[in-house]
Amino acid sequence: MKLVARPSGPLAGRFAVPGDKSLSHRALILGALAEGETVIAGLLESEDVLATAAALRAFGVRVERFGPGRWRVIGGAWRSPEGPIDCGNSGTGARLLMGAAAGRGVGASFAGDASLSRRPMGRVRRPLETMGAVFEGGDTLPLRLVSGVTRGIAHLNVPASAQVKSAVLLAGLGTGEPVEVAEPVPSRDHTEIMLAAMGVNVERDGATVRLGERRSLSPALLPIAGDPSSAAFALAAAAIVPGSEATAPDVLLNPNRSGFVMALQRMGADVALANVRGQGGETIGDVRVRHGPIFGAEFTAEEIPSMIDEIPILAVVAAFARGETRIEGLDELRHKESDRLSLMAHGLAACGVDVRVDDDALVIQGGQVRGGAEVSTEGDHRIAMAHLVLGLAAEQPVMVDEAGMIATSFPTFREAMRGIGADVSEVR
Ligand SMILES: O=C(O)C1=C[C@@H](OP(=O)(O)O)[C@@H](O)[C@H](O)C1
Ligand SMILES: C=C(OP(=O)(O)O)C(=O)O
Repeated sequence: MKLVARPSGPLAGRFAVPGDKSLSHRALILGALAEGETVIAGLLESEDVLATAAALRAFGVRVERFGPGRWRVIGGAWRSPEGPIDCGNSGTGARLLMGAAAGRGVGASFAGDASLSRRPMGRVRRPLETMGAVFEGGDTLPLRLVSGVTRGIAHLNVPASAQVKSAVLLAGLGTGEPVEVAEPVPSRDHTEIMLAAMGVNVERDGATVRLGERRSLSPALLPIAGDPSSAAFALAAAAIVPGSEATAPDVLLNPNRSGFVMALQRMGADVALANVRGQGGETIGDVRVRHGPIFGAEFTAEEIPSMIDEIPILAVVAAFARGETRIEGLDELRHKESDRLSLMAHGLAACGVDVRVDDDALVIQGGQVRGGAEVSTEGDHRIAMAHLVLGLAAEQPVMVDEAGMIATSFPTFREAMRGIGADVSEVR
């Protein structure tokens, strides 16, 4: 399916933000590791998350939907699944499930789609092997977990990956030995927060996390906040389409996920937070963005983990900012659903933007943007959504070649964008 975004606006109103993808995967998996019934409210029902739900069923866990976004997971014993676990397009699902299964000591084969089968899995396989797990296969999917962990670990998590950290922590629930993960820069800490909310002792010391004595999970009621990575598309659109003002309500404002909102502020955008409050150990609130002049800025490697999935849309915002934007430390972008560094450079250039890749940095000269291109997404949801937002503020429409994959993270993207007045439609 091809989608086209036409110059639109002004955009206005409340944006329908879907549940957070990271929290949704974790709520299902941690619910499956608890003894008893966990209830989830506001689960993101996207393809990635549904693949995790199906995987847990294959491990013998009862996972039921009883209303829109309302799910129950009856955790307990896991068994080895009969066939391979299909993780679809989802790095989070694959890596967290491998860790959880290794902790439970159940063997399983893991597979994924063409994109996921190219992504690095050695970074999770190696620490799990240090913990005594046995794998067959190489550093990419398909991989077979033959047997689970027997030992602890002190893992240095480089590059700082929340997926690897989470896999080690979930595996570590299956051993009484010391388990520690240290990071050069903190990655998102939702696993630590949710484990603690479910009764596990999690000790934290700067960017180091350790599992304490109590490693069993109690079932819980888990509310899922709005996804800041999805909200970013509306916030960006409001920042670049003249006359706009849009609000993303009930968004997750964990500091390890708020880099994009801070980046908008640094670029001079008119951003306001309201209703900031706690929920399940996380911070949430409403984010309002009003159109106004924005300016190029510099972003360093240390800032990237807090906005890792928002770099494509940040690059789009930079294309409309006055002056130069330099975003450094983007090597990890090459290992996502596509090589996002090179696809963003190609897509922006096709839309008439002055952009270059300088080693692992993206350098963009902002100003007026022509648009008027068909952009190649290589099936990457965030590349598609970022360029559609660009099309709303460009001089000419922008088309993306493969938009079906948007359903992996944001199945309601089109309706949500149309809800604030964006002209995004299917090409027939
Ligand atoms: O833990 C998570 O839920 C995620 C962590 C990030 O990956 P890494 O931490 O592995 O870079 C992010 O890109 C991904 O979309 C979700
Ligand atoms: C990188 C992403 O997800 P995952 O790693 O779970 O595939 C993403 O959603 O941008």
